[in-house]
Amino acid sequence: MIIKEVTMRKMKMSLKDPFTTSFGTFQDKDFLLLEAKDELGNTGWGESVAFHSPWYSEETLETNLHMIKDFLLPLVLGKEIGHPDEVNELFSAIRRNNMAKSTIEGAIWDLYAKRNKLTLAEALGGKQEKIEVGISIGIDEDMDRLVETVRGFIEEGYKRIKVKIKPGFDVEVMRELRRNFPDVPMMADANSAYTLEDVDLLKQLDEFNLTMIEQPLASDDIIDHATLQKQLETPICLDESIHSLEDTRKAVELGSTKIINIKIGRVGGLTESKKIHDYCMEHGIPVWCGGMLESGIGRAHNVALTTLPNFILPGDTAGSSRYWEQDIISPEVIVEDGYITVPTGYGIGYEPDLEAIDQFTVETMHFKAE
Ligand SMILES: O=C(O)CCC(=O)c1ccccc1C(=O)O
Ligand SMILES: [Mg+2]
Repeated sequence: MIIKEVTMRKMKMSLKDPFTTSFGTFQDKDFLLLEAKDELGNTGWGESVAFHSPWYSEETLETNLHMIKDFLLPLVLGKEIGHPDEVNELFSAIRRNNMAKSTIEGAIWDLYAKRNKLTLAEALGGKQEKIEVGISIGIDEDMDRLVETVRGFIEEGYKRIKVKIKPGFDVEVMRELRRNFPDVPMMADANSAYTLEDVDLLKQLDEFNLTMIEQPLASDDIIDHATLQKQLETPICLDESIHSLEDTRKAVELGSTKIINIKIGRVGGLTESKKIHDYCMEHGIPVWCGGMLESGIGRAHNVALTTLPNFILPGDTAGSSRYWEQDIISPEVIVEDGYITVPTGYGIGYEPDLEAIDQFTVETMHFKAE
């Protein structure tokens, strides 16, 4: 296939409710959408999961725009591409900027699947027809309200509850949630809010039988996490620290992590996600699919990836209605009884809703092969 044209849109959507992590609060969601068209007129869609501000990682919407426009698109426009696995190789001279790379790569995977009359899940080799999902719940200092929020999502059927924690909002919060919900699979995500000085505090979390604790220590660390894991019973799951298969291998060899959260954007795309998945499967490390408060386009990619066999823990891929009054795909992603039924249409399997997309578009840019 030859990528002839690319349309990029700067989008602005608004979350139903603010979402608070240890590093900040999200209300508006600014992001990039990318549509790629081949020489036969097939199209594929990708979403940049970079946020407006560099809190989660160093990438932002604007750095992604710059990288895509000035460095990455020139490497793919007009090139003959046999398989989406080749996209990573075309990008190999560009360091990092994984979310920017993944935006293009994701669109090319969708396009490739459509062109070959496959679902994206089939193109990736995924077999699961239904995927199990959990939900990630932001920090809410009003404990009674938090308990009711959690109760509501358990009643909706979500298979596992993840709660954000930070210093001062941790042990007592988990104790209270455990007291209310003794049997629900539960976990905590610290988004790098602690250091090894907090070992004694983190050890207190062992009492609550959590499925895992996600990224307790620094976002660039795999050494201290190994030290911490030796002192914790609760498995550590790395999120921010993992950008590649190589990072995964090193963290697993060091004993820094027992579970991996795979985010397609963070690791530079679906090809790298699949490599990490395969490595973890061989090494007995369960994986699950993380979320970046995606619109339906990015969410659809997450759903497809999650059909691979080693996604044995519920992901953060909640239904569209958890985030948006109106999503930008049709149908929206629906969660029933804690499961998403994987769509059977070609490519991502959900139709981009062009009217809704227009409604949330702030700026449109066009690029063509010479
Ligand atoms: O529902 C989602 O999309 C996942 C929400 C979430 O936990 C999150 C949201 C924003 C930034 C980082 C994270 C995270 O997984 O660490
Ligand atoms: Mg996380």
